[in-house]
Amino acid sequence: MARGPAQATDTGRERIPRKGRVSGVSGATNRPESAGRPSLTPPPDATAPARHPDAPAPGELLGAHYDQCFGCGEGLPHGLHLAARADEGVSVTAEFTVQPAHQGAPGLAHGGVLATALDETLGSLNWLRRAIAVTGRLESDFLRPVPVGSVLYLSARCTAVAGRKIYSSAEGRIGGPDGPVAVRAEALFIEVKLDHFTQNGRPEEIRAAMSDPDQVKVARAFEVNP
Ligand SMILES: CCCCCCCCCCCC(=O)SCCNC(=O)CCNC(=O)[C@H](O)C(C)(C)COP(=O)(O)OP(=O)(O)OC[C@H]1O[C@@H](n2cnc3c(N)ncnc32)[C@H](O)[C@@H]1OP(=O)(O)O
Repeated sequence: MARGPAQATDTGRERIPRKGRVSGVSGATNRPESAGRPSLTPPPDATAPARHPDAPAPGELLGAHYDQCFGCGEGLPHGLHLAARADEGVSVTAEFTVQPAHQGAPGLAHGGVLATALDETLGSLNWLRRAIAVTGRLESDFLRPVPVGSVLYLSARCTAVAGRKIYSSAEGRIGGPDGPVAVRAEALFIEVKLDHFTQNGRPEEIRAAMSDPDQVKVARAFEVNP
């Protein structure tokens, strides 16, 4: 099959354009697969993130943003049940206990599950800014194996904001909040409008989430300013 010329990327690896990909089109459902991978380093004009005046106080539990969320929801028996707390500024801490249902290798947490824990913790930062945002890019490092039964002590902070782009980083330690780092990640979240969910999500769940009489729950389901 004929291929286009290889192109250099910001990671230094070669990217091979594939035939038939859309170019120059963006959107929640048709972001071009050939789009570059912008840096996780904030641009020079990025600003410091601002904590919303109504953000929960440091030490306060954030609670699940959505009952059916695989990361933090209470309604899924095999979910992570990750519990995040507000910290100072735009930062959070969180804990996740690795269950047998989260294994990859025998007795060890699956890497994708650990990435989910990092993603969920990073995503919860948006509630402190009252922004609606989704993960655009998540780069993870796995430094130590994490046994079943371990508590992963996570911390995350938002480092910069540039337009719709939100830069943040997280790490997870085992053996205690000051134990060795087992996993870490850097992420780029992209701010979206509420219609990102209403137009792309399955209608049953969207309707159910929107019709909850508890408006704070509705706001948190979509991480939006009530
Ligand atoms: C009920 C649930 C509640 C959910 C409430 C939140 C709970 C959090 C839960 C954990 C988090 C998740 O799992 S979120 C779920 C996983 N993520 C997703 O499903 C996202 C899927 N992707 C998309 O829908 C789309 O690609 C978007 C929205 C991210 C971007 O599309 P867009 O809105 O058209 O924006 P676009 O113009 O392409 O890009 C805007 C700027 O961002 C940059 N940009 C865009 N995407 C990327 C990317 N992947 N990597 C790097 N950079 C990117 C562009 O270069 C551009 O920079 P410049 O040119 O301006 O410089």
